[in-house]
Amino acid sequence: MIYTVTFNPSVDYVVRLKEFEMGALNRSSDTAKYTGGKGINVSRILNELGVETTALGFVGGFTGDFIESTLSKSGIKNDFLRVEGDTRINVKLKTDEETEINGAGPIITDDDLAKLEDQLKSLNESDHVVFAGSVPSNHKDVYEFLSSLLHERNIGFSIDTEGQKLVSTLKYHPYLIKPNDVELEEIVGCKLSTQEERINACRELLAQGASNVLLTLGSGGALFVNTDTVYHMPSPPGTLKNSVGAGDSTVAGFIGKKGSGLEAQLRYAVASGSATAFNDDLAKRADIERLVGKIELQSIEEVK
Ligand SMILES: Nc1ncnc2c1ncn2[C@@H]1O[C@H](COP(=O)(O)OP(=O)(O)OP(=O)(O)O)[C@@H](O)[C@H]1O
Ligand SMILES: O=P(O)(O)OC[C@@]1(O)O[C@H](CO)[C@@H](O)[C@@H]1O
Repeated sequence: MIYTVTFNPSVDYVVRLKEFEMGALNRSSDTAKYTGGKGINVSRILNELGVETTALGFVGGFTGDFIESTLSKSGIKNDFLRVEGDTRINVKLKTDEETEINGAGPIITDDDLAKLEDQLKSLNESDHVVFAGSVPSNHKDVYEFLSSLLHERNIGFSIDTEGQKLVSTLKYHPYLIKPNDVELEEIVGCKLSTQEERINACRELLAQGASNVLLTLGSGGALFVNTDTVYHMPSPPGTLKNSVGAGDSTVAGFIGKKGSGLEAQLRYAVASGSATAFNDDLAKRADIERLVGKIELQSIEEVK
């Protein structure tokens, strides 16, 4: 079973406006509410791909009720822990560009965290855990702690987060990490302007313990680096509608096809990410399958 852990889920409130004026009353006739949060998005795409998944994490209030009921209606198993306070609402403003306003989310107490630890301790070596998204300000080091707990029990995990929260888990050998270009530049502390620089930066993370690095590049597709090989996958043709969740979809496509061979994993990763970008919400299975055959794998000569 693939478990996703979302410390900070969200109700994503998508507002589409032709024009937006700060300081004025702007009316929108095109709004939508979706369950959100990086781990939850991974579970949603895994479910689309027919891969067994359970969403874990913390929810609270009426917004938490919305998330639990919506996922359950979609047939997505979830076992969230209830916390004080409301799950946050994240605003996704779509004008001629995409602007996001993400809330902080409710506090996770030590007792809340202990309950999640107990859930993870009940897993076994056949399970895989995906950590994804932001964590509460009072638990900045929680990913390092939980990945050590899984490592001690020989339970595989993958992680999609940023900065030191990601770097601190590398010594426990995450199966997959998926930074985007901005996140990778933040980690290595410099601008990455060429493909060689990006590949060498990914190799720094492999050297610190990551097993596979998938660097996503928005409309530029993705770069895959591990100790055996380097591939670039351009994104397939299509019209951008909503890139929110595209990275999470990429993670789901790669992990969901674990065991089907690296090429299938990479095709489904990029097809899932782009299919989501071409969709108002997360991609449906048919959208993904339509793109899989269009994903080109460009093997990059060994970078000296
Ligand atoms: N404009 C686009 N056109 C085509 N494909 C896209 C576009 N934006 C994203 N994608 C696809 O989605 C994948 C992930 O996108 P991106 O690099 O934006 O991840 P991300 O920043 O982690 O996304 P998010 O955090 O919003 O989920 C890309 O590798 C690509 O396959
Ligand atoms: O605040 P975080 O946890 O970093 O990101 C949360 C979020 O922006 O990520 C998802 C898209 O990846 C959205 O569903 C959600 O609103």
